[in-house]
Amino acid sequence: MAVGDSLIKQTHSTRVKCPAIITKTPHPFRTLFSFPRCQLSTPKTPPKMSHLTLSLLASLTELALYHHYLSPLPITPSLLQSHLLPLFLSHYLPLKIYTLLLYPFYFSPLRHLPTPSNNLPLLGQTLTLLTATSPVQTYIDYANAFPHAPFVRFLGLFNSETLLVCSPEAHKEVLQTHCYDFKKPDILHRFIGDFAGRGLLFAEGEAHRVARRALNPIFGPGSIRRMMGVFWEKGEGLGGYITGLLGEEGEGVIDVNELYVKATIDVTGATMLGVDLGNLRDEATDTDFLTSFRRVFQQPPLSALISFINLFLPIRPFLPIEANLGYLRASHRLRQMTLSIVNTRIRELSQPNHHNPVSNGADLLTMMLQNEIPLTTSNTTPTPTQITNELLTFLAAGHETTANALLWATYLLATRPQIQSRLRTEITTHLPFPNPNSPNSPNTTPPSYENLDSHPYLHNFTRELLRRYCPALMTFRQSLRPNLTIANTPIPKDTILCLLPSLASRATHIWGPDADDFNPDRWDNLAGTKADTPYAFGAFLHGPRVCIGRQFAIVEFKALLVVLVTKFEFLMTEELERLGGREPPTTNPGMGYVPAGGMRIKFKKI
Ligand code: HEM
Repeated sequence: MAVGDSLIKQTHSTRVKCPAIITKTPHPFRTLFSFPRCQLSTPKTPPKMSHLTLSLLASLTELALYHHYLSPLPITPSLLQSHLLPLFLSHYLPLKIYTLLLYPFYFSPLRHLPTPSNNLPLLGQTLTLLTATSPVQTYIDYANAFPHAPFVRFLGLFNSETLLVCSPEAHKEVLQTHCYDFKKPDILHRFIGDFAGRGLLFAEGEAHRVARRALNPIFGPGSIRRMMGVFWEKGEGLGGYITGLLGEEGEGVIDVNELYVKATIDVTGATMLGVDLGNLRDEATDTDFLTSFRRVFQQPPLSALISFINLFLPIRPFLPIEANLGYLRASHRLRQMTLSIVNTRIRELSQPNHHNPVSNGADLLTMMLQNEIPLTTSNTTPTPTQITNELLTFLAAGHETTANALLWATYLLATRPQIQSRLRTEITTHLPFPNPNSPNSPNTTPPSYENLDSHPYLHNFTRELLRRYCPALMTFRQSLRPNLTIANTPIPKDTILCLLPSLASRATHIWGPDADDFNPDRWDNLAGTKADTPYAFGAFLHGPRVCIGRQFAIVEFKALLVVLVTKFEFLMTEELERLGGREPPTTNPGMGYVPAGGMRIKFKKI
């Protein structure tokens, strides 16, 4: 069985034929991306023109008619104040009152859907969402409060309406059956589009189908098999780096947040770009990928505020202050660095006998260039800019999510010694040890792709981690069609839907009252339960837009975890002991499911 196959079977029911191979799918990112949880969708129905424009046009027309047919008006600046302003307000204010205060409560066709009631005037659920213990908790509470509802409607800033997709059936219809009846809304573009590239993640309709078909093979098992060497090498690099940090004592406390981001950026550099980024040797420079990604993913407060306002009002391009410029510079640097690597590789590949010692040619960039995959409907060879866009998405989507998964994995192992020793026993008993110099090593061949997938407890641990601590927070869709019905619910055109990969995975009516417990063994006992459906597990979502990098992420995660578990023992720090088994608080608002004050774990060399 291929790595992650059974996990993938849990997530996908369809298989799509690709030119070269058959891949498992017909696909944030850690908001994938993650997203500020105060819902920002604007109430789109009924008026299509903005209220401002509509009111201004109506006022100007009325003034012109008055001037022409009734009594000529003096065209002076004072006309603005004496006539235009009062007229404008007489149109604009009622429209606003209707949209903000009346429409969501008395006219919206969605008003009969289950809706949390503790709304604040004009803020709806914004404060509840922003003050929750984690960025996803309020949504999980909604879903648990209305266990049979396909959708829960909630009001956000300015009483904007958003539908939270809840039931497995509704997930299936939105993500699979009606996938292309939705698009990614503009706010998602404005939120991550600057640094995440305008590639596959934002392609729509036919353009998405074409790009997806072209890119599927390079994320398939064949490519990942070729990357195994890099995964193990980087795992060893991570092990060596930690050993260096622990020094002669062989034990010490490490903040794993930054550590794992460094490791996964290095893996990303090698497997996606075919370059050695050197973070695990502390050789990266100030203008590197790590610094730039940190600037856009972990924004200082003022910059985060600008990002937030930018969702409603595109102010980013016009604000000449450092908090904004720093973000723009980082986004620009990411693009320039990636584009420069693309251009260099194009030149290198035109040389006869070119050999890349970092990836041996098994990196996504080289594969895209060598296969000349057509990313657009025009069926032409992609330009360096198009390839850069795709790579930026892979880079942004690929490293934080996996780093985050490793962080929670280490936390779980430190706080659950029995799970830790069971996992270590399975790995060291059955897997050829990846380090040829290790005294524990029964042979010197690193585990293969198949080998890595043949360990049930490792596999259950991985699935349970992605279920309970899903690194991707949420994503959005906007309905494109009038008369669309999903799970027997009419969905008006332009409705904003919010999808949480962790929602179904953590619902108590699906997984039982212990849904929030971390229990890898539950995966052996799913038969006949409500969780025995692919749509009960959503870490990578589903359908034609399911995460294209899921198999890559699972293999990378497992390989790095195997190396860590075989080299180190993880122990609780006093800080974790003081929590008495309670989970550390997570950042909210934030860009992912991450502990608010970092995550310190005691490492002990084995
Ligand atoms: C544990 C790690 C990961 C998780 C939890 C995850 C989760 C997700 C989710 C939920 C989506 C759906 C977004 C949406 O439809 O709006 C998605 C899309 C995507 N992911 Fe991942 N992802 C992970 C790793 C990766 C990696 C390693 C890559 C690339 C190497 C990647 C590349 C992408 C791309 C390109 C898309 C857009 C696909 C499309 O629209 O067709 N992801 N991911």
